[in-house]
Amino acid sequence: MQEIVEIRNASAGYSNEVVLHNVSLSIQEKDYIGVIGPNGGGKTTLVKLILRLIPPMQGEVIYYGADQRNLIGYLPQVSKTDRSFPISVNEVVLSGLMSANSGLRRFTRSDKSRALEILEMMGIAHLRKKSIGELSGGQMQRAFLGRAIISEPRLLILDEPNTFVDNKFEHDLYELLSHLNERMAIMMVSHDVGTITTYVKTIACVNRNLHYHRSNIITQSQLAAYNCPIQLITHGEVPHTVLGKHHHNHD
Ligand SMILES: Nc1ncnc2c1ncn2[C@@H]1O[C@H](COP(=O)(O)OP(=O)(O)OP(=O)(O)O)[C@@H](O)[C@H]1O
Repeated sequence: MQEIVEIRNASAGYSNEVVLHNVSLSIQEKDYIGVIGPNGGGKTTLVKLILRLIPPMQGEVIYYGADQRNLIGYLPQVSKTDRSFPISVNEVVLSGLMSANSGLRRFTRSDKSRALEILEMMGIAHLRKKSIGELSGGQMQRAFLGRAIISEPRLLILDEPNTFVDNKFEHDLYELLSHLNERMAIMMVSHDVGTITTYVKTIACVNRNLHYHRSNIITQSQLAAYNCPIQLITHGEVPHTVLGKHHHNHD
């Protein structure tokens, strides 16, 4: 299996705090990794490390492959402030084609038809001329997902994609992700262990350290052994989490 990104013995954090201690992870083609862990455990810091938004304090983050421009697509956590962006849905999706090298060129006809294909795939083509602020949470999430995948990245990273999303769209979103997983690896941060165990293939438990669990089935005692205190409550077959309200206070 082809490797896409490797974190090797990395420590990472901020000037006042080391958040991740000596973590290692290899992300390969076809992977679908769920990232779980308690609030403040370092899930978003792990994502920033992989995106090279923060440098490792120790160890390294290695990108594999000849063309590293379209390596990673990223769906950040959607927050309400995104509503004030004065751009259209179509522009949001197209902006996913502005890599560091191509940011100054104009979009070509083929870029525009690609954007339309993606908008159709996301079921929001009819909304393409609307301003992003006019959309519902679920529709906005689709627009940002379209932006993340328009360049056909080898790895798609999603941070809490089910925030602000209704049940109907949540189901559609996971169907879409399973479909995308046929052609790109996926890493998804989620608080919802029910979702994780239903859709992902493997689980990374992050709480200052990282324990990689090579299955999508995880028990309470395994979580305890991984120092990953998340409660599982069984609803039928699928374990489901109950956690306090999620507060996101980092930038
Ligand atoms: N920009 C920053 N500057 C300084 N400290 C930060 C910054 N971002 C996060 N932290 C700190 O790093 C720690 C880990 O935060 P991180 O956001 O990675 O956790 P998380 O697991 O994603 O949490 P949550 O589930 O709440 O999103 C926290 O103690 C947080 O306060």
